[in-house]
Amino acid sequence: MSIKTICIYGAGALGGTIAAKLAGREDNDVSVVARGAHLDAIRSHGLSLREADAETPLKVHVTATDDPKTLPPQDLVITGLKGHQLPPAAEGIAGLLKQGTRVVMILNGIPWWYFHRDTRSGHAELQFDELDPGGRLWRLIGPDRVIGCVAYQGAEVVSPGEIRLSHNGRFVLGEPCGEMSAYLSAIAAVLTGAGLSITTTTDIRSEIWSKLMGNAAFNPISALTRALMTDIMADPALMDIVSKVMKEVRAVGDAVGADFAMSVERRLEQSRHIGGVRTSMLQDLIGGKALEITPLVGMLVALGRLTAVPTPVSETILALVTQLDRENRRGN
Ligand SMILES: NC(=O)C1=CN([C@@H]2O[C@H](COP(=O)(O)OP(=O)(O)OC[C@H]3O[C@@H](n4cnc5c(N)ncnc54)[C@H](OP(=O)(O)O)[C@@H]3O)[C@@H](O)[C@H]2O)C=CC1
Ligand SMILES: CC(C)(CO)C(=O)C(=O)O
Repeated sequence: MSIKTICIYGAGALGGTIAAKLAGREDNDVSVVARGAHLDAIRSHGLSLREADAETPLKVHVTATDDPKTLPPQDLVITGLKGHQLPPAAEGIAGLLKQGTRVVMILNGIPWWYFHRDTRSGHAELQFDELDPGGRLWRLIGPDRVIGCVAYQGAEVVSPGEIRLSHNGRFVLGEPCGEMSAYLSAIAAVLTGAGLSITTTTDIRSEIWSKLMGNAAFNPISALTRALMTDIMADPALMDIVSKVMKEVRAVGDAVGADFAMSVERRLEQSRHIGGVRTSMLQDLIGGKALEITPLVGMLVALGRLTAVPTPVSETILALVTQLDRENRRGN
């Protein structure tokens, strides 16, 4: 199958990274859906990506709009939106689809499509209103179009139009049904061809849980304390909380059939390689934006209740970070 037209919907830290890399290759016809000052900057000066080890940034010019209706149907759509930004964008994304268009969704935490074609949890096709209010994503995009994407990559929009990578990481892609489909291979080939580090998996749900061990702990703790990853890791009391949350993630993940390739100790070790990163939740806190709480913490607690697995530490964190989010959005 041929993938030429690619739209990145939400060209922020990770979406913008992928857009810049793809646009660096002539074969790809890349457009982005962005908004606000970031969109204005991309239109006037292009999109700039500074990689961790690069002296000079990669600079690209792409078609950029805040109105997806101005774009034609695409061969591939990649979303770089936060979990709570997806439902309001459902209609815009749906307008970019034609027969065979797949939608790669870069997301931390439990995604709206999680139980689609799941054979291990005993909850196949379960939908969560808190992730997909009124089932809009399910209805307008449809879980069959989704390719799951887990990102091991720290990135930040440091000023409008400018993205910085904190380390050169990788992206893991997988079909919800677990097949190594021709679509999956073709998409991985296009992204790899653009210089991104891509792996594919037959078990994207387990990859989601392994990543969540880090995000359910580090992201809310970083927002509550305003600490960088390295500062959290240097504090034994905070690391005690991190390790308790990681154990809760493992217990809930086990209860829905996830297969954890690494222990809590190894996952902690892996997190150390990220360095002095501001987590995406801390970036949103500082920017006065809504925090991505439900997929990372709320769903852990909700799935703990569904499977009768206690999550007392995550429940406490959920209450604290939810109040922080309210105050932050009020400007306090
Ligand atoms: N950043 C990171 O280091 C990592 C992030 N992740 C995960 O990846 C996903 C994407 O995160 P990240 O790249 O940080 O997100 P960002 O917040 O950096 O980017 C999202 C972008 O989409 C824009 N946007 C939101 N809604 C719309 C809309 N309707 N139309 C046009 N633009 C829109 C936002 O604009 P605005 O700013 O105005 O809201 C923002 O520019 C999240 O699930 C995150 O947890 C995973 C690993 C690392
Ligand atoms: C902590 C980090 C960078 C790990 O990749 C992340 O996933 C996030 O900031 O949301």
